[in-house]
Amino acid sequence: MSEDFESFRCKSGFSSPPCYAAEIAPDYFDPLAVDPEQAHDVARWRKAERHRLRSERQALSVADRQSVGDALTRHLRRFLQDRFDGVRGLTFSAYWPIKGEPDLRPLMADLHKTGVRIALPVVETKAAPLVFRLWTPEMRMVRGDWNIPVPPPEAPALTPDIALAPLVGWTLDGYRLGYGGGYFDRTLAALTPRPFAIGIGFETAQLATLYPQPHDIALDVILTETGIKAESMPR
Ligand SMILES: Nc1nc2c(c(=O)[nH]1)N(C=O)[C@@H](CNc1ccc(C(=O)N[C@@H](CCC(=O)O)C(=O)O)cc1)CN2
Ligand SMILES: Nc1ncnc2c1ncn2[C@@H]1O[C@H](COP(=O)(O)OP(=O)(O)OP(=O)(O)O)[C@@H](O)[C@H]1O
Repeated sequence: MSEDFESFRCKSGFSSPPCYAAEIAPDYFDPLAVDPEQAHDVARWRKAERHRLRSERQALSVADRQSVGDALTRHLRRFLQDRFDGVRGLTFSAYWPIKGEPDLRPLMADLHKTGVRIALPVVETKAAPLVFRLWTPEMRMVRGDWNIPVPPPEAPALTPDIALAPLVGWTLDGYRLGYGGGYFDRTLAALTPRPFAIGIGFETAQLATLYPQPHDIALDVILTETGIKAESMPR
């Protein structure tokens, strides 16, 4: 626990900060209010889980990672065919794999061939929503934030209809653990209409809960190498 929280606790005698709204309206209950001590504990726990899950993923053999990527590609292809008519006429945001994420680039290239507009996420401003830029197979990529290859700045910015979200961890209620920047949640919160968000992860990265916080937005569906794991009601 941080010193700030500890000293606060000693002074007030309570583990949560005072909420003065109740003095104005005694029945007042703010569903989005966060207990800072709890938020701090959740953030610390998530950091440890990120570390554990990323080490497990890096320890997989190249062949195992490849077969997970191939199985995920099959499930995703079928899902897009069934639910989005193969993504005809839509803008589809994918990702350039880093740090042992499943490699779906062959699917990106196939969708591009069938006329789907493919976009990739770019961190252009820290702690702000992601920007999505058009990707084509022949394009010269540049190094973006975290050294992630991204389309060059002159590539047109697009708003995706469907967005893939690579998962470090995931839960059956559709929540995502990412790399800890909060980029994906900020992006989903900022876009209207919100893109259909598909989480892509390893089966073994399932967590019982992520202790959802007010900023967390559940994904519409989660796919792993064994198939569809979490699907919300169709929107
Ligand atoms: N392949 C891929 N591309 C992607 C994503 C992804 O998850 N996978 N992202 C999906 O959103 C965005 C990049 N996400 C990022 C998330 C965190 C940090 C970062 O600097 N993390 C800090 C810790 C932050 C903290 O704990 O406050 C670090 O590791 O030092 C960078 C990029 C866009 N592109
Ligand atoms: N919509 C938002 N507005 C402002 N801050 C946000 C928002 N969403 C997330 N954050 C901030 O980002 C921090 C990290 O969030 P979280 O633990 O959910 O990251 P993550 O989903 O693992 O990261 P990423 O999406 O970059 O891979 C949170 O502590 C929160 O303060």
